[in-house]
Amino acid sequence: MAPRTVLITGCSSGIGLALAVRLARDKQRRFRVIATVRNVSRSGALVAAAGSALGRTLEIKQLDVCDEGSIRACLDSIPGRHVDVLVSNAGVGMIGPLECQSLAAMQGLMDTNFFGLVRLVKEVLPDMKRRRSGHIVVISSVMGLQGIVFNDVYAASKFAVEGFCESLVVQALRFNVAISLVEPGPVTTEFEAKVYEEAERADYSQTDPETAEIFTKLYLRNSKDVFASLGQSPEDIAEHTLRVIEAARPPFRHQTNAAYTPMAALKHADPSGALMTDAFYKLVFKYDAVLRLGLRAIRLLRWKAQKVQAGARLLGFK
Ligand SMILES: NC(=O)C1=CN([C@@H]2O[C@H](COP(=O)(O)OP(=O)(O)OC[C@H]3O[C@@H](n4cnc5c(N)ncnc54)[C@H](OP(=O)(O)O)[C@@H]3O)[C@@H](O)[C@H]2O)C=CC1
Ligand SMILES: CC1=C(/C=C/C(C)=C/C=C/C(C)=C/C=O)C(C)(C)CCC1
Repeated sequence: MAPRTVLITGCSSGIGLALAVRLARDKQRRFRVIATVRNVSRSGALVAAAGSALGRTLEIKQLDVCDEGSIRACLDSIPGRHVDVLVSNAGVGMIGPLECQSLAAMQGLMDTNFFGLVRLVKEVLPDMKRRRSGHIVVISSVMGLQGIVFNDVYAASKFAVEGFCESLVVQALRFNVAISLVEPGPVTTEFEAKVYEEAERADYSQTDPETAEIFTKLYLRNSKDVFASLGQSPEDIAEHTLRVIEAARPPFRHQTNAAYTPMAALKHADPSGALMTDAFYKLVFKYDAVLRLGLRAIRLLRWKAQKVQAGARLLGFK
């Protein structure tokens, strides 16, 4: 079987980088990876991680999801514009009180996270439909299923992604093109540091003192604990995404973190939304100390499991 051509966006760091390298280093050499970055000068980490795969099973190309011209130029540079699997991964985060965020910043986020996907699909889908074959894999988020306090605009961008794909999937299926949404919970990548840096720079005089305090004292602390306890590695997400890509019948949705599944299911258990709002209200404002304790216990268990694994490796069991 000829290797499948996989085009991935946002490969300068995080999930995109991990996935590009994982696929390019596939032992069965099933993939030819086109790892795209919006700024080629930021390819250092990718080049280092790709190692000997660079120039063999992995090539780096420029692609900015906010620029239709750059998407077209990238596609036109591929022989026959042939892409078997498109992975729409590029994305940015945004946290904080709404009053502290400019409309321009919100529009910029929608332009990357939602319209970036739309631009890619408009460019790639017609070729896939013509060939009656292809797979569009979208790195969405659990926040495409369930909003989280102080993530209003980011969650909205991922809800938009989910609505877009949910609508398109049936038409695509008619042309034998699959669409899959990968829905990670928190992942420890530059994404986290970038949103905290922005939170540090934010002007909290734009909101009332109570909201500013809830965000800076309560949310940020709990969010850091959530990432430390429940965060997955980008390599984990790459493994999950590989399973979606190689599936004979790709799933439409794939959640990567079982800890989030009950949270995302609350709205379905009670369509009025009361169960969901009540549960989140209590988690954020009432039982935050219990939440932190639970998260700390998970961190301890994870740490112990890592020690056991390291010991097993030392003894030659793995
Ligand atoms: N980290 C997390 O907790 C989670 C992340 N996700 C999603 O995963 C995806 C990847 O994020 P993650 O790896 O964590 O974060 P990173 O910040 O590590 O990576 C984001 C990537 O997107 C790129 N990017 C941003 N804007 C553009 C653009 N206009 N055109 C092309 N590339 C662009 C960045 O490039 P550059 O270096 O040039 O900025 C970078 O390569 C995102 O869609 C995010 O929403 C989903 C769930 C959880
Ligand atoms: C679960 C949870 C919290 C935080 C969740 C976070 C921080 C999730 C981050 C997800 C990301 C970053 C997804 C990216 O797409 C709170 C509000 C602290 C308390 C209530 C329960």
